Amino acid sequence: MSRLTPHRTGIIGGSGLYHIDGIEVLDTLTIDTPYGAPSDELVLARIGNQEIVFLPRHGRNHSIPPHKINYRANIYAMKLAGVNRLISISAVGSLRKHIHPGEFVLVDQFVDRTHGRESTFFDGPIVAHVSMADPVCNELREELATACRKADITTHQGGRYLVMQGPQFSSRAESELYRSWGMDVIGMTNLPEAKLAREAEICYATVAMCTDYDCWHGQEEDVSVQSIVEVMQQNVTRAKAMLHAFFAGYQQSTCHCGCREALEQGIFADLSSLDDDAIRPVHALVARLL
Ligand SMILES: CSC[C@H]1O[C@H](OP(=O)(O)O)[C@H](O)[C@@H]1O
Ligand SMILES: Nc1ncnc2[nH]cnc12
Repeated sequence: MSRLTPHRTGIIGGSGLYHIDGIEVLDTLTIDTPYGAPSDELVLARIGNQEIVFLPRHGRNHSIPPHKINYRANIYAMKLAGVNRLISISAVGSLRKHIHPGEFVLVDQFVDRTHGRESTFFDGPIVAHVSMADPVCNELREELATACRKADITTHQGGRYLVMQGPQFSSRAESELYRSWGMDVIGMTNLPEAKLAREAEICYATVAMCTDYDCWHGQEEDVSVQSIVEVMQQNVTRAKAMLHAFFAGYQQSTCHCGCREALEQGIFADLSSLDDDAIRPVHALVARLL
């Protein structure tokens, strides 16, 4: 594998998406990172004429809960595998009547209600403060919107994703509170993932697949794993069709979004004054700035 050839699209599969059918597997990559091991082997594969890197975020047997995922290792491994765009596929609950189970939301904002998760690569002595004003890459999101249209999936453009800690679902009071905050969907995984992708200068966009109405609705069943699984199977079939549509006729991305230069305005250190020990844990992220 040619590592650090930054042109690949990464796909992080969420609940229900542990492999993608109809792809040509080229290699499986066991990657170690300064942050430990990612959730599973990375699968290097070809879809159409594009190389992709796939990783199931909870592991292929769904054995890692959201609060135990090593998000830093996952994103760093993607960086080492030459990924410069990352598609996150995620199951979410709907906090809005008009977002029905079975529909997709191309979210554009997140609110973080997680705690105790390692959420930065820059733990010192290299300090960085990257912008998260627009956490999702708009260009990637628009391309995903086109793919959803081609795959004939009912999709909402834009939406606010509340990232809760889990693994328990919300109380009714929390669910109502998040609705009063203007949030549209709820899940447990996309932060710190999106923050780390930004620090790694990887374009990031989420395809949120709605499975349930959480517990605020009144007329609809409260969320449970059983109710999620029923809808999730169909959502995953749609997601696979969307991914194939995305890569059919894919042009190499020349994103002008700014995601890939995020550190230029974010690093609060003179890299030339730092020694190898300081650089080592973030070497793959800052190499282009040295
Ligand atoms: C198994 S349902 C709850 C679980 O599903 C979502 O995960 P992902 O974003 O990886 O699809 C949600 O965030 C919870 O982790
Ligand atoms: N209601 C919900 N809350 C949190 N994560 C979810 N994933 C799918 N549905 C969810």
